[in-house]
Amino acid sequence: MELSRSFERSGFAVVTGHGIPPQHVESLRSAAYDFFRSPMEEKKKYDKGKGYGFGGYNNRRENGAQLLGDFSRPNDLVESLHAGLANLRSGVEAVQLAKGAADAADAHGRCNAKDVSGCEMEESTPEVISRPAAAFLHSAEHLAHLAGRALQLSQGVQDEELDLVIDPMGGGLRLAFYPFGGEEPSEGQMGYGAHIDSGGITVVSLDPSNTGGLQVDISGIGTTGEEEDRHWVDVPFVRDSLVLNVGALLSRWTGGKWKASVHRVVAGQAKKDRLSIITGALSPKVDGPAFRGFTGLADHLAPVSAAEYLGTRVELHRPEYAEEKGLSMESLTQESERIRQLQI
Ligand SMILES: O=C(O)CCC(=O)C(=O)O
Ligand SMILES: [Fe+2]
Repeated sequence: MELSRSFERSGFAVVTGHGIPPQHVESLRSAAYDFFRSPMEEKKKYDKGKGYGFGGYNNRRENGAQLLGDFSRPNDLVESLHAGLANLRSGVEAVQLAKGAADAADAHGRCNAKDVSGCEMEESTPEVISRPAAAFLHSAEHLAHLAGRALQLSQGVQDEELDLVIDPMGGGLRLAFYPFGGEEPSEGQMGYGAHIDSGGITVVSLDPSNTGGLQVDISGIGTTGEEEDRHWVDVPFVRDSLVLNVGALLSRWTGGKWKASVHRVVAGQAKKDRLSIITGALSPKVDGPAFRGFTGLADHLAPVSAAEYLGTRVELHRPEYAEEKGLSMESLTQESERIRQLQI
């Protein structure tokens, strides 16, 4: 209930007692540091060459501010690696795969969405990451259930509705490396620009070796507010905690009861590298039906298909977005407004 109150206020919470053993987090962070500090030729082997949204490794190919309708910012100073459990469609790739690979999980008896304990990481995961990543994702299952209970108890959502649109293990894994130790940000550059996340709840483990950088807007002005009215506060570092952020689609589906958390990562505070481990809870099923929102909360809203909604929002991370969509200055202004209204 306390969790729900935080989500109603700002869409943001810091939680302990989440069930992910600290040693799983530590092992994964240490492996991830090994990966990101390996030579660029090595990392490039995991770059699929298509930019953000296709999994694998990306180097400064993200622009978080676009997720809040601001197309004027430099690319973020972040390197990222996406990976998922083998044969489970999760995270950003799920959106790309929604059309083709839906039955792969069923074909693989040891791995299914309701019990991930037998799942291994997909083959394309860097060797050094594979084992600790699988252990981390297995233990994150508990948190996914807790988040589901919080939604049910606080908002009266029924089992059937939750099962219809929410994927119990759809979060996938994203590792975000901020090379603040080796590089100065350029003018106006962020580690991750001010944004809201897109889907259900994003779960972030902050780096004990560089605890600063993540800030959340507590002004309460929401996604339609102006930058100068935001009130940014540093997210406190609590040992062994996880940071939770409600995303755009879940906020819509609760009729705005749970706010989408507006947050950013500022660059260059401490001149030390920083590494976040990110997964999800209450992720929308990308093959779910078009859905207005939970009964009694969002009856007045238009139904949205998660595949379409998240598909567009995955593309919004791409610095190439406006160009790829062929948007003129004028249509970009309209697009910004629709983004701020959570219509995209
Ligand atoms: O690195 C962090 O602390 C947060 C990153 C973030 O907001 C995101 O990846 O959506
Ligand atoms: Fe985020």
